[in-house]
Amino acid sequence: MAVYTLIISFVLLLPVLQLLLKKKFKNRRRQKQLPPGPPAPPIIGNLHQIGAIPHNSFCQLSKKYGPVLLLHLGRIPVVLVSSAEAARDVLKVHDLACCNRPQFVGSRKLTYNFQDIAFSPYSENWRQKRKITTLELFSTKRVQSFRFIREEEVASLMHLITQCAVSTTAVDLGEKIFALTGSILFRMSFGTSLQGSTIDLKKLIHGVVTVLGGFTANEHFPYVGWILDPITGVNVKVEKVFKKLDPVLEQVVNDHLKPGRTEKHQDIIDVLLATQREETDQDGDLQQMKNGIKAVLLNIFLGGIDTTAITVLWAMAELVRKPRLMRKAQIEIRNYVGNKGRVTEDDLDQLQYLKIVVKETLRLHPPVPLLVPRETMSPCKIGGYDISPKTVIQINAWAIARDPKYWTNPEEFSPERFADSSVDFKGQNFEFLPFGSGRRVCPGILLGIITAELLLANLLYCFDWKIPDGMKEEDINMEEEVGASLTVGKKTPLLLVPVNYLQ
Ligand code: HEM
Repeated sequence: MAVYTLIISFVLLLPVLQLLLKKKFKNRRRQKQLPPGPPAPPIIGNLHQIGAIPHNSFCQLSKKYGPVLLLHLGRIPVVLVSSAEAARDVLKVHDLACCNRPQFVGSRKLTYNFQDIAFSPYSENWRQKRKITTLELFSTKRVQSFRFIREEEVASLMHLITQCAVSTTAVDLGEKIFALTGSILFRMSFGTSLQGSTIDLKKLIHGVVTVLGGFTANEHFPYVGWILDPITGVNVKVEKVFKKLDPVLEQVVNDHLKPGRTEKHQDIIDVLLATQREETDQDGDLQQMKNGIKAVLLNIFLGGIDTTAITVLWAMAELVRKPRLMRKAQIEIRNYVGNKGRVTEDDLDQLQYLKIVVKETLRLHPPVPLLVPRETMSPCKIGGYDISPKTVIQINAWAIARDPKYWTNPEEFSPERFADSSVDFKGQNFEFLPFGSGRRVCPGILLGIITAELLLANLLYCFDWKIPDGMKEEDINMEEEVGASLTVGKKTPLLLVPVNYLQ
């Protein structure tokens, strides 16, 4: 009898229990505080709100909806972060939870199934490669070991520009600078210069960055290429680039594996082979090891060539527009270097004004204005809002570096703002993030900065620079253009006439 009473009471109470549970879950859902954002129509979401310069469109949206806002790009939820405080939440407080990368369409093949660093999800592969990169590839000692390559390549560019100065010919500075950063990284990687080679590796790499950066769908909506590409046939493009590039890289790696190779100086492939060789004994593993090396090489070209070149190009454009600042930088360099004929890396530590010129350039023109996107692996709170796993996080470093909340006269190029400031680009100051921060911070900071400083110092030491006849300083076009990869550079070429300073 007692059992029956129990069953009947349970049956009668069931709807009440159900109601209570439902209410509890509803409350919990309501308690979840999602970031605000513009309404997102079905299918396209907020795609139509992204213009040709995405960091600019995102900046406008954040002015309207706040520094943490939720967008839907297609069906992908993307949280846009545009304040130093919220960036700190992502990159420091919840660095681990936000350490994944979204897997771009097309990147699987060109990263040899995510055997790389930059596009690899947070995994054992990434941790192992990242360790090698930090301790071996871009350690202070290794970067210094490639010093002769940087100095030789910069010297040969100065020689070339000297000839233009003799014939008073205008130089397309961008073209020269990009060729130089490319040559430095190819020589560091392969051990040999590519001059005279029949392979147009630069063109091939350009093909890769176009696909990897994801800007393949529509040149007017570059940022969304990686979402629309399944429709527009990214796989065909990937196959095409891969078929051309893979045999070239395979050949270079195989050459490094040939017995009897006597390397006078260890290049990047030698270092990668040395660190991975011990773990590899069978043929299958050997191919996997080679694929891993090819994937890292592609990251190095993708991450290092454009970024460094863009920095030097913007610095020159800003200085030419402000002759007083250019003069100040030149006087510092020329006074210190004297008649030596070239600035060497030993001199750089003493050139304090040059250093803050580079810093200010990275503030006003960060080459990667929207940091490489991250993806959450677990729930976390950003700026007080609840963020679910598998949400893409996009930090607008450009908007933060121009926010009057952190910077006085933010639109003005003024290196002096860094003169008595401890703010640095190493990832501790979240209002200034040209290299990102946290576990995924750029591993190439030292190399990028030394190369940029050395090149800029020599351009300023060896030459005075004139704008072509008929132009005024204010005529120099400072518009931005989204590049082939995740970078943003100068839209129009910078043509300047060099005048030899040294006879
Ligand atoms: C001025 C020069 C450079 C700038 C402004 C720059 C900027 C950046 C930024 C913003 C990131 C994303 C960081 C994040 O997610 O928090 C990054 C990542 C990366 N950079 Fe750089 N970079 C530069 C030079 C270089 C160089 C010279 C190399 C190598 C040769 C390089 C290799 C990489 C790699 C491999 C990653 C991916 C790291 C990872 O996902 O773990 N970068 N860089």
